[in-house]
Amino acid sequence: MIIAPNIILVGPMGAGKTTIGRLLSQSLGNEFHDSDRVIEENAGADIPWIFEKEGEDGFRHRETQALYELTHNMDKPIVLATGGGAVMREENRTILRNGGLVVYLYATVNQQLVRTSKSNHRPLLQTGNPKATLSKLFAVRDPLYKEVAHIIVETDTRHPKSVAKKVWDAIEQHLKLENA
Ligand SMILES: Nc1ncnc2c1ncn2[C@@H]1O[C@H](COP(=O)(O)OP(=O)(O)OP(=O)(O)O)[C@@H](O)[C@H]1O
Ligand SMILES: O=C(O)C1=C[C@@H](O)[C@@H](O)[C@H](O)C1
Ligand SMILES: [Mg+2]
Repeated sequence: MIIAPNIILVGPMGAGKTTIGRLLSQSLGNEFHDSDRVIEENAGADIPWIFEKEGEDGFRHRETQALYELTHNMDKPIVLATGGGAVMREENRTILRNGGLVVYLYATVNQQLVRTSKSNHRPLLQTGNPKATLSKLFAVRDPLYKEVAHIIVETDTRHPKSVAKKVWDAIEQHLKLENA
């Protein structure tokens, strides 16, 4: 049996990091953590409040602390869903790359738009034109997701369960090649 190391999901808002991460953790029996939730718990406030009071810089500082904590202070391997901007800081990319097996969940801008439109919990998308914002972010971040990832998985399948299966198959394949 293959023992998975930490599995770290990166990708844009709406790629499904939280949704797929939770499903993967259920099938592996590993604990699931979401850096966005840890930031909120540590701050005692939600993400929109942190952005409003501390700006994006304040949020990013908290994010680095949370990513470090989650990749250094756990006794057992975990499944970690990160925030969409976790790859923006170079120090975060080092933490992520060294912290486990990094999976980039790829989604087109149109998919990101559909999947983020149900919630107003993402401060960066509270603009007149969320599609233009997602496109700009994607142009900057897609190379960074690729830089940090060991594996890239397309999330084009409609059902999160089949995406989770695809992710697990890709991880198994990667670990088999690594151990061959
Ligand atoms: N493969 C999929 N097919 C269809 N809908 C999906 C898929 N994956 C996720 N979703 C839906 O898209 C929405 C956003 O997913 P989720 O919150 O998991 O994204 P995220 O990558 O964690 O975003 P963020 O970076 O903002 O935390 C949710 O409503 C989820 O149910
Ligand atoms: O893409 C981003 O920069 C963000 C994504 C979310 O997961 C949160 O981390 C926050 O809303 C910022
Ligand atoms: Mg999420």
